[in-house]
Amino acid sequence: MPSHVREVSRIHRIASIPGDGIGVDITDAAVEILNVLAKTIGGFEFEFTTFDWSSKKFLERGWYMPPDGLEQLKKFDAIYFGAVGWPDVPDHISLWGLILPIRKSLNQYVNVRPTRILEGTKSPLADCQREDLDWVIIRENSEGEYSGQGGTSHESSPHTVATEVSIFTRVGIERIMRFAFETARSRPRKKLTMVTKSNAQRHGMVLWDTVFYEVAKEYGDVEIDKMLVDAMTVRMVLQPKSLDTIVATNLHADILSDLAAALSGSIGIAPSSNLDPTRANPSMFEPIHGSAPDIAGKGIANPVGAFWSAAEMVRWVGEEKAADGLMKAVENVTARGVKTKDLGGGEDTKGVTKAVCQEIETLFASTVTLSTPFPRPNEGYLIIEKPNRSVPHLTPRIWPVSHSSPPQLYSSSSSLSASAHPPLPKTRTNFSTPKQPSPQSTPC
Ligand SMILES: NC(=O)c1ccc[n+]([C@@H]2O[C@H](COP(=O)([O-])OP(=O)(O)OC[C@H]3O[C@@H](n4cnc5c(N)ncnc54)[C@H](O)[C@@H]3O)[C@@H](O)[C@H]2O)c1
Ligand SMILES: O=C(O)C[C@@H](O)C(=O)O
Repeated sequence: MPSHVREVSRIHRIASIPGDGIGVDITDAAVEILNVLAKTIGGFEFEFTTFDWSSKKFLERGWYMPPDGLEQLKKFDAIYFGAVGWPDVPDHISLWGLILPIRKSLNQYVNVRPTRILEGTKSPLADCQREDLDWVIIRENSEGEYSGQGGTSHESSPHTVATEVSIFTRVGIERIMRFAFETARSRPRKKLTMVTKSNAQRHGMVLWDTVFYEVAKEYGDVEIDKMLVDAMTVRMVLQPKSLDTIVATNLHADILSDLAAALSGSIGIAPSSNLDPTRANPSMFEPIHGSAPDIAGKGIANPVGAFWSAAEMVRWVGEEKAADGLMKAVENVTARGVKTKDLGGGEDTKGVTKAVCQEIETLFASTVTLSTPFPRPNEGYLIIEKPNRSVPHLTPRIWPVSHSSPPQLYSSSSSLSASAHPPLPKTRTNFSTPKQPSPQSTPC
């Protein structure tokens, strides 16, 4: 690097898709938080490009994503997603017009959905303490019940026939099982529960069971058990402490993670990471909730799930200390009782966002310089960085552990294919050199 060029900042290029309803409010809040985080800590920046691929735009022009939409997204380091869906558009059109093609085409075959009871919040279950509920649900995110295969014939007749075909492939099952086992192994309890419905569904679900037990042989240190999905709902409610890492199919895990969110206090806090563990494509981060038309426009959406998802994105792009700090700030705020109505508080979206921004400044401003790591508790964390040579693309690194220390985090893979999509960000230079070309903004 020439001497007149000074390295100032790592740049993380983020595609932001706010979508519909409260997706817009919580994405605004997340972008605000992320900018404050970067400014306060220093050393990195986010460069956001917003794509208005909303239902409103769909109604105006007939499409969610333009034909080259996926190609546009591939230029980014990560995607931040709000929510899609609006009563004026059938839900299968909005989902299949936007979020499902992104997950499938960008090979985001893992959806990680951690759940725990945050500081200052409680479960609706009477006897459930914070330490009793700490789960990570690993959702298969590319096939299964969401394969999109099937069709309808004899329409407009009393004999209409519709098929919805679930596709389960050995490759698809094996890779999600490995990710789930790696996740379980990286958590202190080393416990994995696999969920199917293989009593009634005798083909694909049985293949899930079979592959699960095959892969389990490579993970002798992980305690395993198997549940039928119906009984699993009972166990989640009555014996939350008996669970740790859970792996389930696309549909089952979607349903179970909404239940998990409710049991941990509110669907408004629950994050998700749609990961391409190979890093050949950008991964996508979004709260698990939808566009919530019933509260959209009221300014009362809980932004915590959006912040937690943002923290996971920050971790994914390599800013671990910032991710830890963001979650610490969120929990300091909930611990003080600054919460939205769904968590029993009296604040609105903006109030919680402002409080988290201030907390970030309090936590970082006076203590952190580029060379000073954010102080992390020694207990309550598990940090693992050991590549699994037989599975080079799967290396979960930090996972939530006991409740003895403040920030409890799920985190995701790293040390992945360097050649495919290097995790190391670009750097910004201050002057005299041509600026890196920005990704083209969407024409819409
Ligand atoms: N990933 C996504 O984009 C996604 C996910 C789920 C649903 N959807 C879509 O969203 C639309 C609405 O779906 P739905 O009503 O079934 O689910 P939803 O998650 O939008 O809402 C369910 C309930 O939870 C409440 N809620 C959700 N998020 C909240 C938050 N952050 N703070 C406070 N309360 C919150 C809502 O007010 C509502 O009462 C549909 O079009 C659906 O297809 C999209
Ligand atoms: O089923 C889906 O994937 C839509 C929504 O529930 C989600 O989890 O994003």
